Amino acid sequence: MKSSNLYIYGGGGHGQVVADIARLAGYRNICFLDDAHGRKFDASLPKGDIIVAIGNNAVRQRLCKKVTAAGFRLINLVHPSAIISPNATFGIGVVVMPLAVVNAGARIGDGAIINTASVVEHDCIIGVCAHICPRAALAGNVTVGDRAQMGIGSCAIQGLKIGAGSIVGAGSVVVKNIASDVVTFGSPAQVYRKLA
Ligand SMILES: CC(=O)SCCNC(=O)CCNC(=O)[C@H](O)C(C)(C)COP(=O)(O)OP(=O)(O)OC[C@H]1O[C@@H](n2cnc3c(N)ncnc32)[C@H](O)[C@@H]1OP(=O)(O)O
Repeated sequence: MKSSNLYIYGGGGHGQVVADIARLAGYRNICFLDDAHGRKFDASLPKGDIIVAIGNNAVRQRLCKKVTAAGFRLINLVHPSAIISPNATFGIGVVVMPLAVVNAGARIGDGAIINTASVVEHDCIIGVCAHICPRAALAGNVTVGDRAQMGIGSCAIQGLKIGAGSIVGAGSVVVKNIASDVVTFGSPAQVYRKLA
């Protein structure tokens, strides 16, 4: 039977939005964990369902590994208004926000955030702990690397690859492949600076 208890690791704005979805999914007792404020994560806490709700992609990836290694059960949360193809596949620790669309053949990596009203078209591959921000739109067959971020309102045409760890700025239009670990923005998106 599904538990009604959930830990949410991260008590900021993103965590609050995640909590709304968790309540809709039937979680009645939500315990926020936050290493900076309030109750800290501790491997000796009673084991149970958990979701990591930290916006920073690299930090979220690290914490997903930590909680799994400590024996907690990462879950997925999908808002009931999201439209998900039965032929999409999901890792674990994924959050899908209201009004998002994930179409057939899409593959969503562990810890990814598919944020509000974003569109992940057919056969896209979303990497581990990547973040598709609100209203970002990916045409078919786009690959978004691990920990990469498609900024709010950005889009990418079909078949492109966004490198691991890269950030696509708000409102950008990606028409060519993007290397790993760069910040890029504009229409067409151009590399602005390197991150690594
Ligand atoms: C629910 C949620 O909140 S989810 C989170 C959603 N948030 C996002 O999507 C944020 C995406 N982030 C951005 O767009 C950021 O601006 C970044 C990452 C592209 C750039 O950040 P930084 O590297 O810190 O650049 P910085 O802010 O210093 O700006 C550098 C220059 O680029 C310009 N610039 C920054 N972002 C953009 C953009 N998206 N489009 C066009 N120009 C931009 C700035 O105006 C500035 O220009 P100037 O030098 O002429 O003044």
